[in-house]
Amino acid sequence: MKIIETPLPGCLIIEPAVFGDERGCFYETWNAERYRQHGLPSSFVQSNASSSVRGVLRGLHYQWPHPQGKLVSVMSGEVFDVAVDIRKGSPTFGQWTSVLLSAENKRQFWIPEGFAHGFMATSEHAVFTYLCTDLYNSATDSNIAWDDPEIGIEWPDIAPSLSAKDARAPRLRDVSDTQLPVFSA
Ligand SMILES: Cc1cn([C@H]2C[C@H](O)[C@@H](COP(=O)(O)OP(=O)(O)O[C@H]3O[C@@H](C)C(=O)[C@@H](O)[C@H]3O)O2)c(=O)[nH]c1=O
Repeated sequence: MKIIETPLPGCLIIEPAVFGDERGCFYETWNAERYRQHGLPSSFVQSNASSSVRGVLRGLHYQWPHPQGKLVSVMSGEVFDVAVDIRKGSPTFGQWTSVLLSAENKRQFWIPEGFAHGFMATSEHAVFTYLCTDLYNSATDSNIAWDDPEIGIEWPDIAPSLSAKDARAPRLRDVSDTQLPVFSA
């Protein structure tokens, strides 16, 4: 297993050890002890999957309170995945980082609590799976505009297809401080 740090401290790209043979391949998608050694939590409480066609953009999503850390990956196809630091007081507040996740590269992306997350499907079809450190809470589920100019994410050059909720998400600057996660060193 290889860990790749990103420009946002805490957000990690993980390359699992893949064991290939004549049948196909095998790899661990999570192992409490091994992932804990790299600073990930040793338990998750929810596992999700979504399916998207090319151009579908989900995000940017976060929960506050009841933040969710997410260990995300792709089982079929490819996505452009993004984390944004939205923790008030963080030295990297408002900054983003991205990674291409695909069934082929088998990369995982660890997005800690306090970050907003989103992705765009870049293949004809993509199946996205993720583990979460807290349960989904519709009352505190929140979003920020995917195209907030002050965040400035450089999305793939594909016309985005958004949910109605994501299409009317506020800019980060218009979200009150009480509705944002707080940075703790
Ligand atoms: C996320 C979620 C949604 N739902 C329901 C609510 C709604 O009726 C339907 C679709 O919800 P959404 O439109 O929010 O689904 P989606 O846009 O896929 O939301 C996801 O986006 C990515 C970027 C994330 O980071 C995730 O944490 C999550 O927010 O599924 C659950 O029951 N449990 C959940 O955990």
